[in-house]
Amino acid sequence: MQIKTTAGDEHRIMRAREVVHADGAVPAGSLRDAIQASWQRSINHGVRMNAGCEINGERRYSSDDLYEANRILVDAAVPVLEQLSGHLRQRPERSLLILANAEARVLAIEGHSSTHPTLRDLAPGVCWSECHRGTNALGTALVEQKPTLIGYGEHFLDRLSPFSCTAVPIRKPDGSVHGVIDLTQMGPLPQPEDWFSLLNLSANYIERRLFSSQYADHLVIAFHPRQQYLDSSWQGLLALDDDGRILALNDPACQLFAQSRDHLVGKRADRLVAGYRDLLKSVRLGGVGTFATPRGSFFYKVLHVRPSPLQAPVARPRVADNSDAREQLQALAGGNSSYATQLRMASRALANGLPILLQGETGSGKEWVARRLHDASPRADKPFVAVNCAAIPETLIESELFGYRDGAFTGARRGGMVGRLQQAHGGTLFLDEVGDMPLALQARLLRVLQERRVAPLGAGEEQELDITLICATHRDLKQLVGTEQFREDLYYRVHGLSVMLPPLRERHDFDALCDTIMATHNDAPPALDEPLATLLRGYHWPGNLRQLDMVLRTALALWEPEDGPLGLMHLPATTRAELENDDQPARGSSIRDSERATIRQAMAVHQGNVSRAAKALDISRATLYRKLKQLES
Ligand SMILES: Nc1ncnc2c1ncn2[C@@H]1O[C@H](COP(=O)(O)OP(=O)(O)OP(=O)(O)O)[C@@H](O)[C@H]1O
Repeated sequence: MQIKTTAGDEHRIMRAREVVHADGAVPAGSLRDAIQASWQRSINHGVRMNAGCEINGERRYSSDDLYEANRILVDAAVPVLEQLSGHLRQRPERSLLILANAEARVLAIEGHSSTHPTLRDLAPGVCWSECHRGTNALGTALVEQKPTLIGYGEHFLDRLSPFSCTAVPIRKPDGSVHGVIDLTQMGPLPQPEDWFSLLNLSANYIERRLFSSQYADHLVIAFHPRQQYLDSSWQGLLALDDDGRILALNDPACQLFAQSRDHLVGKRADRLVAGYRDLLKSVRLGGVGTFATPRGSFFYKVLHVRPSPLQAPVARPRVADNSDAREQLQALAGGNSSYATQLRMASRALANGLPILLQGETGSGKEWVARRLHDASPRADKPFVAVNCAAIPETLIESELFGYRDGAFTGARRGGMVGRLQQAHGGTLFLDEVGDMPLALQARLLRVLQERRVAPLGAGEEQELDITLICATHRDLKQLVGTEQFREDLYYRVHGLSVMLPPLRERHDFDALCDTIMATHNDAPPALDEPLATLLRGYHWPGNLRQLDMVLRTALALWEPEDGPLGLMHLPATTRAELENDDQPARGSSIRDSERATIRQAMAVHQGNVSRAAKALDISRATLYRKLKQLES
């Protein structure tokens, strides 16, 4: 898409405008194709290029009627626009954010006031479709059904030519267009690509809110191949009925399954998702899980559960006995005594209200540990609320954390939202990737942690907040303090006691971990055969437990009970190639360990054939036999 206009383009557009004025026809080749087509439609609709701001003859709506007719869209979109507009106010450009419904009728306007004389008709209730106001991003995006930029000079009406606009459609869960958001600014847009991304992100976030509210009474699952993208606008969303049939899915879900919405809606999930029944069991357990499909494996998270006596309970199950939970916590250390001590101390500290900081590489199990710390704590039957500070757009994280009150924003917003902090009241708040929290919000969080009170946006009175806090990060927080990206005072507030999670390559309980992971995915998991076990042990696992979990989960999905043990044949070709062509130092960092891993890997690749493995390693068979003997001892 060409979205920047140059001085030459501006000259061509001006010429085209003169021709339309003179001849009533759009000259060929002077405008971008999309603009040329839109100007032609404007002419066909009888729009005059020199029309003013009059809205004679158009139906006017009272604000109550407008709100009632568009309540779902307004409720989902206005808080998001308000956040975005707060962000835009800090920028030098004066811009307007507009929400319109699928008829292009304006519902809400945020941002710098629209008192410009040529924008008098930009008001709630007025229709900005192409047939009323010619080419404009809001109206044209609805015709084109896709994100649209109308650059400087490209509006059809003369009076709008000093403005630039971008607009992005908002889709309903069934894929049809529900409305549109538009950003309008005087003069050319300096970085149109940035505006597009920002609007796309916001439209996506609104779509998620629409999806959640429409299917609040159904099982709704978010999924993505990468766990850190759960909660982001790239996550797929699936709503399922009691029979496991797909009721609705969002655009990212169609892309992730690489199938059209028409093809997927009404289809049974067990045709798509290997082990859908297991997945339902995990629903009971709550939290993040994985499922395998012909398109690969995905992480998923349950957003809603259908409230029915036949269905799984909504919340994480009560921990029957806290001593069991404490044992489970200790079992995470897998015989590593220093790690076991750290976990024991963290558990005691948390019980006494001290904040815990979990540090470790990505995928090393920080959230997993946080949940088990909570389960082993006196607050086990209270909520555990996880917030990934890196996954929520910066402009939205404040309302997500602190919530907002009815009428906190201008516009027709009704209702309000309970923030994650309040949702965690009485229980544990887990702030994942705390090092990614914006500085302004760090100050606000610090105040809340000091005063143990929270006031939702727009609410005068504060509410008491009783939480224990667990934070996690894969970044060096101390270093972030040094570079002033993380507040020192907050660092000490979140860092009551820290636990360093070992990376998978340094763990000595690798085999036991494989067994635990397989048991979470299969009631009667198979054993690993030796070539597969050897290959897995030899790999360096940059994605840690998450990566191991995905590999085992995928292999289990391809395994049938009559196959016997789980083996190399159950690995997809790409996974096997990645594991076999590992040129990094293997698990265990000593030279001896790397040599051991290299030998194991070669034996696995050549399926135990010593001659071929020796050839590949460029050593004699006798040497390899000797080394294998040492390995066994
Ligand atoms: N002790 C464990 N036993 C079995 N599986 C585990 C264990 N710890 C972690 N996992 C698996 O690894 C995945 C990643 O764990 P988790 O999300 O806790 O990692 P993380 O360190 O928080 O990752 P990130 O830094 O990316 O947020 C989990 O979803 C789970 O499938």
